[in-house]
Amino acid sequence: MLSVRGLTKVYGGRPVVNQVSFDLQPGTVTAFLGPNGAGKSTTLRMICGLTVPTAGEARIGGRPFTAWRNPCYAVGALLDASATHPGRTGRGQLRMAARLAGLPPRRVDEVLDMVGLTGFANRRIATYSLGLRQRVALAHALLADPPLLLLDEPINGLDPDGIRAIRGLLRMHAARGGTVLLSSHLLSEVDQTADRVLVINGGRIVADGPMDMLTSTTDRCLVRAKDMNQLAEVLRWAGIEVQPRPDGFLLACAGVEQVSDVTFEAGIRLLGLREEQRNLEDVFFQLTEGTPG
Ligand SMILES: Nc1ncnc2c1ncn2[C@@H]1O[C@H](COP(=O)(O)OP(=O)(O)OP(=O)(O)O)[C@@H](O)[C@H]1O
Repeated sequence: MLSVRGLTKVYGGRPVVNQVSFDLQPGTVTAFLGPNGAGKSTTLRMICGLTVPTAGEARIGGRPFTAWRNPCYAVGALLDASATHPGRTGRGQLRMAARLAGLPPRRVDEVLDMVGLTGFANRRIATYSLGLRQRVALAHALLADPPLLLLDEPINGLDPDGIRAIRGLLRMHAARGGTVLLSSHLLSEVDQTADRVLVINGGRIVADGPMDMLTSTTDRCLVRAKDMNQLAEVLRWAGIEVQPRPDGFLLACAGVEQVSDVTFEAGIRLLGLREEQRNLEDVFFQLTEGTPG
């Protein structure tokens, strides 16, 4: 659905987005993560034709954004929630956008309901909180029911109810075969929503994979047996470092296969053996620390 190849943007001689490439498939939610200044917004703006790339290109459904006659049917973007007219009401703003897209007014009521804005729809946007403005911008992105959603920090400013609603909405979009890319600088905002994470730092993609691939390690595992003393002794004998853990497992500094082989040879019946899951926040900080943002 979205194909990004070698996307690069140089400002004042400094590449702020540097050779970024990825593909997004239908039916998926991908988190685009990186600290402030990492290059997330610039990448999203290049995909939407709002910033001209220095090099590389992005194709939506096989074509560049600018080649779509009416791009709102291909991609819905939330790039800047403040880009709404403060003097209009939420409903008025969306009605105008619907008219431009050739959509009936009833579609406006549908999207207002989807983002939980019906009760506020007749108030002027100037009176909206950041969370409500985010909802208007999201409703705008959803208006023409495009297959691809590009959302820059959509959870910013939302209350817990709003966050839960948006998570549900994005998962539902993917379940219907849609594609979602949402940026955030906080892992905790997206780890319950996304299937895959793309981590960007200093303009470069530094990690790309499913959530669980990022958190599981292949060189450490957790193991448990009936006789934990015997287990520790056998593993140490085989040159594997072990540390007891409060949950009753031993942390073994070796892969699952090696631990399985050693314990099998020693005739130990295991009660549990699995790869260690690293804390997602730690992984994110490891990937993004020390590189200029
Ligand atoms: N129009 C511009 N002119 C010059 N520099 C720019 C411009 N737009 C962005 N930058 C710089 O490019 C870098 C990446 O910015 P970008 O907004 O893409 O990062 P981001 O990951 O979205 O960060 P944030 O989470 O803070 O929004 C930053 O150092 C920023 O100052």
